[in-house]
Amino acid sequence: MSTKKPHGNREATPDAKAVPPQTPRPETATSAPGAPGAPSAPSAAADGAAPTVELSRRRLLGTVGAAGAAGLVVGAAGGVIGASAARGDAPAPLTTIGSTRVPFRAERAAHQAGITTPLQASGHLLAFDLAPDAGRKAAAALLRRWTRTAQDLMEGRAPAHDTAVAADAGPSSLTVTFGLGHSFFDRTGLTKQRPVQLDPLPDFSADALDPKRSNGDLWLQIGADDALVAFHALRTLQKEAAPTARLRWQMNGFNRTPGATDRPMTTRNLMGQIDGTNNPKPSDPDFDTRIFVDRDADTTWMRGGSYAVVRRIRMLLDDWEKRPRADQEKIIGRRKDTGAPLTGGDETTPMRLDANRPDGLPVIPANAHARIAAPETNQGAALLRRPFSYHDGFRDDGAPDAGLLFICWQADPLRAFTQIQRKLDRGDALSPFLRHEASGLYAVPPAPESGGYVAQPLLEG
Ligand SMILES: C=CC1=C(C)c2cc3[nH]c(cc4nc(cc5[nH]c(cc1n2)c(C)c5CCC(=O)O)C(CCC(=O)O)=C4C)c(C)c3C=C
Ligand SMILES: [Fe+2]
Repeated sequence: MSTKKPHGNREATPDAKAVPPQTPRPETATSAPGAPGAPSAPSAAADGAAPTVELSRRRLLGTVGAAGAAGLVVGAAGGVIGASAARGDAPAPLTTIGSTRVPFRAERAAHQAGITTPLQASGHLLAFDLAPDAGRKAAAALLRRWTRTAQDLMEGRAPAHDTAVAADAGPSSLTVTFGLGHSFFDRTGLTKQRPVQLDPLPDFSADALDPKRSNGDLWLQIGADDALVAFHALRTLQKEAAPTARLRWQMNGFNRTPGATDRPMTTRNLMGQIDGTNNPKPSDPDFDTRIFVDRDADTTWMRGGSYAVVRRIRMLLDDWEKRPRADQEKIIGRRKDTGAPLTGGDETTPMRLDANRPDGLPVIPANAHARIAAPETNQGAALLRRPFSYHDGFRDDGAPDAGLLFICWQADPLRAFTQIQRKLDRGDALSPFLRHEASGLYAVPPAPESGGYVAQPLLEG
C-alpha cells in the first residue's frame, strides 16, 4: 500500500518566497522612468497609499498560485479595481504573481532553484554545445556570466542593453537552472571528474529518440509564471552564450496559470489527468536523500546538487481520446475527475495496491501506470517529477504534436528513472499512448555561494 501523502505541484516549497506586491524592484532607485526595467508606475507602498479592497475568498485563492496562500498580503493589495485606483491613485496590483521572487540559492538548501519550486506557467528548455575552440576556461567564463545574469533576472533586475521585453513585470517566479551533460566533461578536459551517474541511459523499447534534440554539453531550464518574463530570460541567456556555446535544441512548455483554478490544485496534463499527485514532498524524511546528492558524496562538487532526466514524450492523443473514461482510469489507476485512486477516497488517499475486486482481480490493474511506477513496486525508488506540457502544432497526419516535457529529479538516475522506466517499458498500460522522442541526462550542481558561479569548484578545482 502506498503510504506517501500526495504532494501536488502547486504546494509552496522552501525555496519559493512571495514578496509583498509593494516591494519595489531593486532597479527602481536607479532606473529612470521609461528606462529599460523601470516600473511604469510607483507601487502602492512607495507612495504609502496601500489600498483597502474587498477581495472575495474565491478570487483570493485563485490568485495565490505558485507562492501558496502563505505569501499573500490580504487587504493590502488585490482585486481588479482597487479603491485607490478608483480614486485615481496608483493602481493596486492585481495579484502577487508578478512580484513573487524565487531565490537563486535557497537559504537552507544548497540546490539550485527550479527543482523544488512549484510548477510555473511557462517554461523553456535549452541545450548548448561548446564551440570547437571553447575549452574549460571559456566554459568557466560562460557559467560565470550566465550565473550573474540569471541571478539578476530572478531578482527582477534588468540586464545591460536590455530589450525591455519584461520591463513592466516583476520576477514572476522566474527560475533558471543550469546542468552539465556527459559530453561537457570531454570537451573541457574533465573526463576524470565525470560522475558515473552521467553514464548514458539504457535504450528502452518504446524509444524513438532524435539525437539532434537530445543530450548537449550544457542544459538550461527556464520557468516563470509570465510568458514574457520567461522569453526575456531565454533570449538574454541565449545571446550571452556567444561565442562560447551554440544552441543545440530548444523546447517550450507550459503549465496551468496560477489563478486559473479557484483553489490551489495539482495540474493536469494534456491527456486530462491530474498529474503530480504522488510526488515526494520536501517534508518527507527521505526527500533530500532521494532527490539530492549526499553531502558526503565522493563527487564533492555535486554535493547538494541533483540529476535531471529530461524526456520529450509525445502523447498519441487521437488514440487516447477515443478510449472511454473508465478505460483511461484503469490505465492510470486513478480517477480522472478527482485524481483519487481507484481503491477509493480522494486525491490524497494512498493507493491500496493489495485491494481485490470480488472476481479476485486487483482493483488497480496489474499494468496500471501508477502501480508500476510506485516506489512500493520499485524497491523504494522515487523521483521528483516537474514537467511542462508542450504543443508544437499538428503533424502531417493531423495529429497534435503535443505531450509532456517530462523532467524528473533524483540523486541517482540509475536507481530512480532507469529503474522505473525499465519497468514501465515492460508492461505499462500507458506506454502504447506515448512516444519518447528526445532524451537528456544532466548533472545539476548545487547553487554557488554568494559571488560564485555554478560548477566553479569543478571548473577551478
Ligand atoms: C520513468 C518515470 C515516469 C515516466 C516516464 C512517466 C510518464 C508519464 N506519466 C504520466 C501520467 C501520470 N503519472 C502518474 C504517476 C507517476 N508516474 C511516475 C513516473 C513516470 N511517469 C511515478 C513515479 C508516478 C507516481 C506513482 C505513485 O507513487 O503513485 C500519474 C498519477 C498521478 C500522480 O501521482 O502523479 C499520472 C496521471 C504521463 C502522461 C506520462 C508521459 C507522458
Ligand atoms: Fe507517470
